[in-house]
Amino acid sequence: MTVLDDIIAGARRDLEERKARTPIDDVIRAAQAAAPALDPMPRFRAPELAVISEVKRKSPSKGELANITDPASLAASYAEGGAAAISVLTEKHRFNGTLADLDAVRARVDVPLLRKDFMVEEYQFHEARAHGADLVLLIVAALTDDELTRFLALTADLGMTALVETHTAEEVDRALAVGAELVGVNNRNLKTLDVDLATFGGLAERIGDSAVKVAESGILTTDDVARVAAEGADVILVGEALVKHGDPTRAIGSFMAAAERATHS
Ligand SMILES: O=P(O)(O)OC[C@@H](O)[C@@H](O)c1c[nH]c2ccccc12
Repeated sequence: MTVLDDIIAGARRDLEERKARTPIDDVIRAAQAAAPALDPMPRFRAPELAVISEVKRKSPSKGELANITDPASLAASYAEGGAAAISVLTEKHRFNGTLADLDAVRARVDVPLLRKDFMVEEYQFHEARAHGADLVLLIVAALTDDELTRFLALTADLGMTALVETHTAEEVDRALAVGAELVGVNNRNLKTLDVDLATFGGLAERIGDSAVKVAESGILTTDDVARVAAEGADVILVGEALVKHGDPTRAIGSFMAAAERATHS
């Protein structure tokens, strides 16, 4: 069993509990009553590097990262720094996140929000929308082509945007084949948790201009940002470096400036 299998098994158990508590019809109604989803793509497609800043307390690879008691304040500091979107982990066992974190962040900021969880059933997409999410994550390694196709369609029906996450050439091909417009390359292998920052550069060309490219994970320094920007990243997804930084607002600015220098020299 890989780490990913184990996390997904936990996510499925949690999902069963929520389904027993709140019937899907109620969730669908709440999703319909929510304010329409925001579109992150114009900003992601703009020439400047876009930063998705993540609210992340802990992770299976790094353990405790930060004692975030007020996710909304952290998110506000991200928005102030110019974050193009904010990712909120809602998985509880390995990441210590909750849907309440997403609610709190939604109430505070008006930038697009990514519900970061392990999506395996339709219920979770309605739930994401009901809690104010604008984006969801589809992990190619965890889904069949049929699921990817169904979930992409449902995401679009709900007005949301899917970040389709890959880690290998084969997964990139599968993401593009199902029509993903926003493709992430996770530098972290979710089956082993090994991080290799070269993963993004190795796959960027394969994605080419078929989709907006997101470099995910293991981006810690301005040099790391400069590297993935030069390799073609349109967007970066950063958690650890921001939650551990004393001044995340400034850190986001310095990341965007580093990308600007790397791509205009
Ligand atoms: O904290 P980092 O190394 O900057 O990584 C952020 C983000 O990429 C990472 O949290 C992530 C990317 N894809 C995932 C899938 C599931 C859980 C977590 C993730």
